[in-house]
Amino acid sequence: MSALPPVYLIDEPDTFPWQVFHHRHPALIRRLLDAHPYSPAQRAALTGLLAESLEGVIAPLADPLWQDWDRGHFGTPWAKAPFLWAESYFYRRLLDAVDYFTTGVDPFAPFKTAELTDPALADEYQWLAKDISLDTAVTASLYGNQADLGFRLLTAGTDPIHQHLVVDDTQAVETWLADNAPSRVNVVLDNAGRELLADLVLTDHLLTSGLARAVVLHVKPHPYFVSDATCTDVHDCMRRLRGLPGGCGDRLHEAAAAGRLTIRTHPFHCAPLSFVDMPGDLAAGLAEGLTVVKGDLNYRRLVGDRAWQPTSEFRQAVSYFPGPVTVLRIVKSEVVLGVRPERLSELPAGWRVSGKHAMVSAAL
Ligand SMILES: O=P(O)(O)OC[C@@]1(O)O[C@H](CO)[C@@H](O)[C@@H]1O
Repeated sequence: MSALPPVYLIDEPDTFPWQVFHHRHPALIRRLLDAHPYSPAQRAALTGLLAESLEGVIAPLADPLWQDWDRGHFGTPWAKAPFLWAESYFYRRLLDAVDYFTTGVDPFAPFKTAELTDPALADEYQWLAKDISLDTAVTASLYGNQADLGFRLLTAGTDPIHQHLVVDDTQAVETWLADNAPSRVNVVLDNAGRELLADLVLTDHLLTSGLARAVVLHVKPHPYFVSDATCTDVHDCMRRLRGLPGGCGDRLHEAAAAGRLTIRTHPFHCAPLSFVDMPGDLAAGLAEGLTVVKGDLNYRRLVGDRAWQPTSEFRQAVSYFPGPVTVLRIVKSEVVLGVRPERLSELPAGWRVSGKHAMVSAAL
């Protein structure tokens, strides 16, 4: 096998990773300081983390999981760390700074709650009153990933995002589901709020149409990357859905009671590593049925956060995955595979980070 492309680093000015550290993270810390009655010590820890991440050395964590996930980065300059590792570590340190592991207060909860209590939601979800097709449910879940709360820190006020698929394996996924019905479907979730509501609509469609006999939702074990969904977020969204048209919330509630819908978490979902390093128990759970992987960060973790040629083969990059897998992702970062050369030549400069293009990539 040929050598893998290099991983993305954070130290090159004006690249996407550099911007995340120099623009997105400072904006996030400002919002957190504004949203919470944090103590002087918590405030100092947050601003100290920001300063350390821009100029300092990575402080070791005593957490046994992180002792294992360190991969030699503790004690080295942040500037030299891989983007994926450093970003994940930043969010872990942010939780320490606000005492999440002793208070249990999700620092991102105010933003997630604002999404679910947005009065516009009821109107937006009127489409649920009609019968929906698999295509509609997949499209809703895909475009639900358009504006995660972290991404909006950089793109607020830009034009509405256009539907623009650069890779479209939807038909192959739908055929797989029909040929293997009723199968188990694992969904590795991404963001809470609107995206999760749409993911739950897809879940309901898979269960009620008979395409899936069971759906397993994988969530983060703790708050992460601003809006990533935890168990609490799934419960909140299920309750919110019960107030929206179409009966989807009640059906999902019943599916959970009947054991056809389960919510699972695993420490590795917050690891700073790619899925190729996932432990055996997680891999075993994803070996059965089809796995739907949501969002940009999960895509980076699936293929490795590497400078792939955009035309290189997706299937090859995920050949380690324990079962059939498909990604529903809005492209928000540089990592891209499986784009046909003709399609690539049509795409505008900066398309990989504009959040205006989408991909449904499958290895079935
Ligand atoms: O995974 P998501 O919610 O689709 O997107 C996460 C994201 O906004 O954050 C990461 C950088 O901070 C990128 O992978 C991406 O831009």
